[in-house]
Amino acid sequence: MRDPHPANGTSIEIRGLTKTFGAVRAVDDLTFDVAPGRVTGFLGPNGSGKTTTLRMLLGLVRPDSGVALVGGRPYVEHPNPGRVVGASLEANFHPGRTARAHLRTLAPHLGVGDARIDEVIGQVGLADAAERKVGGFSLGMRQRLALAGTLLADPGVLVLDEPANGLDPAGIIWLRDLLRFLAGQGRTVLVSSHVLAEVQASVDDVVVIANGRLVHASSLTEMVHLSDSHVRVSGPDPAALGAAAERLGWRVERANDVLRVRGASAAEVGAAAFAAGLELHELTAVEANLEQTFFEFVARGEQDAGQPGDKGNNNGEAAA
Ligand SMILES: Nc1ncnc2c1ncn2[C@@H]1O[C@H](COP(=O)(O)OP(=O)(O)OP(=O)(O)O)[C@@H](O)[C@H]1O
Repeated sequence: MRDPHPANGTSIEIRGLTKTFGAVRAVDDLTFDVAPGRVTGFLGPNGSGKTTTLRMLLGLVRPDSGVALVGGRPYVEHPNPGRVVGASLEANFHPGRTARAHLRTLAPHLGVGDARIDEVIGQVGLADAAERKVGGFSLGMRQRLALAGTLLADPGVLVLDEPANGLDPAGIIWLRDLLRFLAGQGRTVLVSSHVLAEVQASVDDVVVIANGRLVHASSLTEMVHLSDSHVRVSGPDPAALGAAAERLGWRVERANDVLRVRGASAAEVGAAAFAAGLELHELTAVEANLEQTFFEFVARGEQDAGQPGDKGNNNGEAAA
């Protein structure tokens, strides 16, 4: 059995976080939790506010309102925050330094010695490149080195900005295994990405934002469930439609006026509605496609952003 990490139980709480740059509302009343012992994917298209959120979490940008807490307090209020949270956001590499020399520049702030540096270099698969200059590193190697920096102080919380970016397929599998191992020790792992497919195999939970707003938060399993093959059906009397479908033994979920029916084909649902004398406005067979569900969440969030006073909610589907 793995030893749990001593910081086991450190969660991240984002509450009403808001940040405006001039006319751009980069982050808009954002609230979500990141649980320990799990890998959470923080997802959204380019410019949706992921980095700004993470920068506020790390005390690098001051929010206009709201709070970001790590283990119940703001990052900067921890006595040595770098030992609590390992973050890849600010990884700056001097091209003339070797990988080992880069980590040596970080070590004194974190109170770690050479043995730990060698350990993390090995852990990220850079042992053979430890004495090579970072200027000659590929993007994937830089990602590994940034990750080594986040692991140096053995923190209980990891905040990784697009860690899969630049990794080849084998690197992505390696990253998945490492993130799962770290979360399995009880650590809190938050990973941002604009490509769901890149992190899909690594994450337990998903937080999706668009235009700075939360559009969906759930376990990946729940999101997959929302993406199952089903029939989307709507009409002026959704309650009667739902009742008719349930009478036939089909599983029905209702989100406002739209029903998702599982266990029947579109033709069967249409026939049942016809037999019950119910008018239909939509009857669509939806194939399972997680990426498509992600795009739908994002598109809905971007649409909502145009409507003043209409805040995002924590479940894109419930807002359908
Ligand atoms: N310092 C800044 N000054 C002005 N605008 C900013 C600043 N930082 C971010 N923005 C704007 O805020 C919005 C959100 O940017 P942010 O970098 O947080 O998004 P992101 O989701 O991380 O994007 P990406 O996936 O491209 O990294 C964008 O419109 C961006 O141009």
